[in-house]
Amino acid sequence: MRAKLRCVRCGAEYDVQPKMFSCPKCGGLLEVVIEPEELPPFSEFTKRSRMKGIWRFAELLPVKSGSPVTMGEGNTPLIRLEKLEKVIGVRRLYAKFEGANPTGSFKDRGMSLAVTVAKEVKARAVVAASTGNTAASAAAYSARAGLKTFLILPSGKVALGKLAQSLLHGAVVVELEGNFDAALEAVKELAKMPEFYPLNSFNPWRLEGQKTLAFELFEEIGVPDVVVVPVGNAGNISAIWKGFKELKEFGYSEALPKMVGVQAEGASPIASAFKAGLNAPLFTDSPETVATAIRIGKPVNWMKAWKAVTESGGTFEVVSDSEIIRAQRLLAREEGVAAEPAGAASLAGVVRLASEGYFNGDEVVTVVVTGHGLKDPDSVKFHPANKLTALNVEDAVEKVVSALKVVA
Ligand SMILES: Cc1ncc(COP(=O)(O)O)c(C=O)c1O
Ligand SMILES: N[C@@H](CCOP(=O)(O)O)C(=O)O
Repeated sequence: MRAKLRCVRCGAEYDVQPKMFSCPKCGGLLEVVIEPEELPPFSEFTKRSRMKGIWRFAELLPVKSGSPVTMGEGNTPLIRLEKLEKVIGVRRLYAKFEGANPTGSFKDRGMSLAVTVAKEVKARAVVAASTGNTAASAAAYSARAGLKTFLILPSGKVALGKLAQSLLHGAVVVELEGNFDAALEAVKELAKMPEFYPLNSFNPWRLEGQKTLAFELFEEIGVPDVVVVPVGNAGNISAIWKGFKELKEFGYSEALPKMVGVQAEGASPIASAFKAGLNAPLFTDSPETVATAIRIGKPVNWMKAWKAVTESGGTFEVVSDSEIIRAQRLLAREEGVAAEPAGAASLAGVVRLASEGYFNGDEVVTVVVTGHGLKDPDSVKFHPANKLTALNVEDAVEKVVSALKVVA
């Protein structure tokens, strides 16, 4: 591995140790510092087969693996939202649709890398706490790698599709009477044991996979003015910012985007504190939101995310559950993009920021739509449904003809 580890709190640097996840000096989280030997022109990455997934950016990744655990993750569509950009009032608005990943969320980028490391360090088993998407992704990638998978989920709070994925891939699922934050505590305990390799985002190797989203944005549209990301455990926004910083550091780009993190009102320990002018989050023991994926009260990566937003000159925004549901409907019914509620929180944030006069009208904005609508079929109940029943063929024809008169 061509890399070292650096503490984001005190700056201490360490040689790579496979299971070192926090700073021995101050307990801060670690980040991977990559030290590329030779870098190709960026066009070289573009020429490589998309079936390589995140691994087509090999020189910018800290792991050199002959046999990475991959399913062609990443390379997700960047969809222009032409109707919404007019209403919102920005020059161009794009959705980076992470729902198009192999298991339907952005987690696959990170899981490809972290499971590859787990395999290389010869872990006996992998473990993750999850609100659902990390679990689904960990279950799939670990199955592919032949690793035993243990998942700790908040009981009754995981969307149906995600639970089904985890079970389908054969993971052992522990439903915990407690929230995600409690589940993560259990994972931290298990990670101290030699048998278990953790796949949550306090593991900095996972975030190295997730930074590739920045590379793909740069490849398609250059550096956007603003990148908007839903925030839960706060790893993804940190990873994407790291990706943009590396593009600049290694001479590929000159600009950096503003990073905007969006949290749901009932689970907004970082965003509420930021907006109140504090300099640390207000952790909560009882997070609540319809966007179950980001129902997190004590985001482990808060310091990395805080730095991403402040260094980039961006901001955090808080949105209500009804704003999230409205954004889910706008994406689905105006633009054809199916997002789970948390995935639509980024658009909700943009709508809210526009109403507060944040944009000058000339920006190129990208919202990261983090998870597919199929993940959370129950969320359909929040939207008016056009559902009719028919007794036979004639009745079906008549119902459709009459319905056309109503909608026309
Ligand atoms: C669909 C979805 N969106 C957003 C997030 C937030 O990502 P992060 O935890 O990296 O902040 C998560 C997980 O937390 C998620 O599953
Ligand atoms: N939304 C996440 C929460 C866990 O975050 P992680 O980045 O630490 O894995 C999930 O899908 O479980």
